[in-house]
Amino acid sequence: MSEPTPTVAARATGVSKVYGSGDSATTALDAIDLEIAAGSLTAIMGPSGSGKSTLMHVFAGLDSATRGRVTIGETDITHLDDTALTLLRRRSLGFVFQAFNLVPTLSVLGNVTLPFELDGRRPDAAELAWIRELLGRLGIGMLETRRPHELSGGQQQRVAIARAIAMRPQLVFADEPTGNLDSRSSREVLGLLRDLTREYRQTVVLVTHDPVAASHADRVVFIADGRVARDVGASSPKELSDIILSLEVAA
Ligand SMILES: Nc1ncnc2c1ncn2[C@@H]1O[C@H](COP(=O)(O)OP(=O)(O)OP(=O)(O)O)[C@@H](O)[C@H]1O
Repeated sequence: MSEPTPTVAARATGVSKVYGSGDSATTALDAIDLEIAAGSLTAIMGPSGSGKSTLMHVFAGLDSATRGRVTIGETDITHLDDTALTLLRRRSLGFVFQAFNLVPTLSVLGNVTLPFELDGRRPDAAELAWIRELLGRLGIGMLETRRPHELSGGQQQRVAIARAIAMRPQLVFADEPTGNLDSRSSREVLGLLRDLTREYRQTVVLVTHDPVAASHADRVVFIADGRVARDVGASSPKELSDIILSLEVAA
């Protein structure tokens, strides 16, 4: 069987973001063109202040572009109003953060089904079956009734990943998801994220400073001064560190 043609999960076209105005204006993004292929794990790297968070926020509709266009799947989000953006974020995007952000009073299952609650409904039988499959796949199936404080850091981050993917969003943003984990848990969590993109054709954008984390990605996009400075395929931590060094030297 031939591979399905990759489609685009998100696209930025000529996206600029300027904070402030006049003498205090900061150009955080400068005419960025970027396509994220569906079913891929893409890492975004770059020096501090290069525009990574701004890019993620603009892609997620949390911040608006000053110029240019952003599409998520088929939807141009550039001119959506706040209500439509909130709905799009809830149904089409997932987020995983360094700090896990789990609700301490809810069980694992309660945390993972929270996106449905926020959407004003309960998961149906098929959705619950998928969630249980996902928990099993992430190796936390037997922890369903535990509270977050009864879990290790790596287990908590798996719950956060399950929650981000529970509604099968078009795109998941993971912002330094392994920042609070030891190297073994980091490796496992990143390996699982990559497996999820392969097995379920989930699209993940990983923002990270860590070349080891980024080495799990299919593609690594380097941002420097608000522009795409390099765009490479899967690479080793050493190759990625060398690129970071060369960008820092050029800066
Ligand atoms: N709300 C804001 N108001 C003004 N300037 C901002 C704002 N947010 C970000 N900036 C500026 O925009 C630029 C890009 O910032 P951004 O946070 O996107 O960088 P980053 O690559 O995510 O950095 P880090 O790796 O340190 O998190 C920086 O110069 C920053 O100072």
